Amino acid sequence: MNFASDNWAGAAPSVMAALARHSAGPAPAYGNDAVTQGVIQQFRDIFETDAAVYYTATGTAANALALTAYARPGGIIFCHPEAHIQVDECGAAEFMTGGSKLVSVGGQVNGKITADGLASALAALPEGSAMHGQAAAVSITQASEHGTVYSLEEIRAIKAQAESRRLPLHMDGARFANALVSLGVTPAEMTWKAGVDVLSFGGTKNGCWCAEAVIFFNQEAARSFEYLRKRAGHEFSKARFVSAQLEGYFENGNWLQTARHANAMAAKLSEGIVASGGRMAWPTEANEVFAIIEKVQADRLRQNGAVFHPWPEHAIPAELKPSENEICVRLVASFATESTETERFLSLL
Ligand SMILES: Cc1ncc(COP(=O)(O)O)c(C=O)c1O
Ligand SMILES: C[C@@H](O)[C@H](N)C(=O)O
Repeated sequence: MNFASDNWAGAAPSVMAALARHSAGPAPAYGNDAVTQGVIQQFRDIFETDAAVYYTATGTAANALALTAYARPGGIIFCHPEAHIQVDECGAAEFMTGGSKLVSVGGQVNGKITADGLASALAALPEGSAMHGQAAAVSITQASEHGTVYSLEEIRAIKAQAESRRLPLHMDGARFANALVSLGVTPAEMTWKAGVDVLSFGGTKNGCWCAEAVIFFNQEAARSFEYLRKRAGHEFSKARFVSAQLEGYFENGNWLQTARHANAMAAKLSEGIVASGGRMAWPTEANEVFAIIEKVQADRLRQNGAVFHPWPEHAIPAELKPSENEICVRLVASFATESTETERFLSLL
């Protein structure tokens, strides 16, 4: 019963088979191999546009480098107060952009920023004032850090506010596939057709061993990216092995099946917890469950081998705060989560 994080999951069989398939013999380095050329074209087919695609080793690097491509002196990046780039990346975006400031947008709803909240944050920043810095980008996370998913309308409304200050919209897609299958839309509809300018595409948490990419939907913005990525040490000499993973990931729609399975396991957990008297801190819309249960239940689960983490109190809005005998726990399902694990977890509540 391991629900610590999808970062704990292994690699999907299709990914490992593809790695084995491409492991022998020489191949041109630094992305000039046939497998990489094929996968880059697959990305363009999947996103229905001539996107610029660049691998990075981690999601943190993808986020920080994507935002660096749009960096401005005194730049300000607007994001959710609990955004991964704000809370969990050790200042990577601030560092890589050369000192941009991450400003949290208020007025969150269901763990997501809103267009109105962004409008207020933008209105609070005078234009043309060197003293106050200048707006540089807006970043949203899809699926969000709270297991919720931005609708296409919400993305479009946020982009419209960003557009009012001529800002690019970055999407942290560490769990992109989970959000995609949750909405039942196409990759193009959930990104550039809704106004997203640059995407951190995550494959690692959904069955790849280590496969992340920055995808620009505007080639002009990608003009210097290969230099930024090289300088940051994120150009793989053996890119064919990142590509092999992604070939296996995309093959026969594997990536969508693994995401659907993870989401289904999370939904099963969420429904079972509510049926047993628990409640959700945020709606379960992807593969993460944020449940408020009794502390004695959490203790019993851990004593029986369940692995999961509490969600920090400071990250829980006042109206959702657990009572003194309750705890908010984060349960993350992955492609590898067995249905029997969820059934055992629920039986111990
Ligand atoms: C929402 C989100 N974005 C980005 C990342 C960063 O990924 P990495 O840990 O590979 O740097 C994570 C990590 O799990 C994440 O949960
Ligand atoms: C830091 C922690 O949130 C990690 N990104 C995870 O999702 O497990």
